[in-house]
Amino acid sequence: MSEAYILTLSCPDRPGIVHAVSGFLLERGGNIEEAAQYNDPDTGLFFMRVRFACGQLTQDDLRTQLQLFAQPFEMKWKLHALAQAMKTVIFVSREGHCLNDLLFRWKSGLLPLDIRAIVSNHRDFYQLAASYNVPFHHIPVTAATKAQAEARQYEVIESEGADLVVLARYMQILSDDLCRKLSGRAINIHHSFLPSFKGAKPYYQAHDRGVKLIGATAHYVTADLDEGPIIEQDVARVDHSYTVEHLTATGRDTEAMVLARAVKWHSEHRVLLDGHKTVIFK
Ligand SMILES: Nc1nc2c(c(=O)[nH]1)N[C@@H](CN(C=O)c1ccc(C(=O)N[C@@H](CCC(=O)O)C(=O)O)cc1)CN2
Repeated sequence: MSEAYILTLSCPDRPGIVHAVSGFLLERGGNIEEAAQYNDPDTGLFFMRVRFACGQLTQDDLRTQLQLFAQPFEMKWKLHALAQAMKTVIFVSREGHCLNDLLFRWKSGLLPLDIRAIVSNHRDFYQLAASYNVPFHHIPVTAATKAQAEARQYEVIESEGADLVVLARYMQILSDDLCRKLSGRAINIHHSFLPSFKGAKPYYQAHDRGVKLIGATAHYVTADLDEGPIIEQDVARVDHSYTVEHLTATGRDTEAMVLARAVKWHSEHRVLLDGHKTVIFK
């Protein structure tokens, strides 16, 4: 019985990589169904994403043989079984539009996620969680209790075996330690078109600046606030008559749309890290 896989890799560019990868898969009865590659001229790195079916080898045997194959190319690679939905924990504070949108898309079968829990420093959305039969963990956070709170948060993430953490308008800054633990697997939605208006209250900053476009940015979470690799962005047109409240209301749809796209692409293993940037095979 064939199993479908996604293989992603990056390595120093050289001629023959695509040939070598397709040959490796062919020799093991692999049938390539989708392939994309990119060569970054700035970093000299080559990126590839291959979807293939294979029935001759178990996933463990594939991994063992990939390990040997990848070494001479200095490849960083990942192999994912397509059937495996991505175990996810969502963090939220008091703005629930992105959480609500992700839950509905998930329940509608539009996101290949397995949402295991919702974590919040407020109680606002425990009923929303219950309506989707998702466990809700209220973990208050104060400056004095941040370390203990993060320990509880990480316990939830680990006990659920989460591969992805989504900060769906979660308004607490994660510690450097937690950022390290979640490196490359925590996505935040920032409610501005980064790098403009980093930090708290970006719509106040935008209103004060008199912008004609507002935006939203989904990015990986790093210790440097709102500086993580950008995954997706979008904008909405506004004008001089917009109050901060009007900017905020207009921005909600853009934030939800941008986050959903980023989460979908990440959960389909389409996003590869290229230093402080991303390569996305849509
Ligand atoms: N380590 C990181 N943590 C978080 C990031 C990040 O990129 N790296 N993104 C933020 C979300 N965010 C904007 O999108 C944001 C949230 C909160 C604040 C902030 O300053 N909040 C409080 C301070 C809270 C605290 O000290 O924990 C404040 O208003 O003073 C700024 C930006 C999520 N976390």
